[in-house]
Amino acid sequence: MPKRKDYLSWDEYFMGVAVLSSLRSKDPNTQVGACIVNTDHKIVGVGYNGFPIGVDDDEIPWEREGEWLETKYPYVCHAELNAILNAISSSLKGCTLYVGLFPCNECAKAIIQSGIKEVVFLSDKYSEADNTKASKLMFDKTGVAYRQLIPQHGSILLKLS
Ligand SMILES: O=c1ccn([C@H]2C[C@H](O)[C@@H](COP(=O)(O)O)O2)c(=O)[nH]1
Ligand SMILES: [Zn+2]
Repeated sequence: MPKRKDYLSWDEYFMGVAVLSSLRSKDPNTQVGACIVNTDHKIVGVGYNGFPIGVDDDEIPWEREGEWLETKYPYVCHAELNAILNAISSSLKGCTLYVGLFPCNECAKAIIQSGIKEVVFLSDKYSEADNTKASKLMFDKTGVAYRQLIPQHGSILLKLS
């Protein structure tokens, strides 16, 4: 029998894991998932955007606007940071991060400091925001490569039963 031709590429597989992880997010507006992969193509960390452990999802609002302290922004832990903190490996040197949304400047700092060398992203919907511009500046200055994934498969069907 000939081998399957329609199998997922590494990029689509790891981005698929990131997107699957994003489905755990309770953010009603933007769900972000992240997947960190080492140079042996092994997944070493995953995460999604959510409130910190112990911060009650039902007590903090997912608002975008209003008094800062009454929005989600001061509390939500970003997908990339969660993936880094969840990593099973003590060193992420040389790893690649797959993420659904281009990282903000705070995540960019954590990515750089952890030794991740490449960022593969899907959406750059906040490309005009200053924090995204700051991320790109820091990545450029520190040699972290970044590229947008244009997937071959627009959707991946997961049958759970
Ligand atoms: O680098 C990033 C930037 C943002 N996020 C999360 C944080 C929030 O939960 C959403 C963004 O919400 P908007 O309503 O689109 O402002 O995305 C992240 O995980 N990583
Ligand atoms: Zn971030």
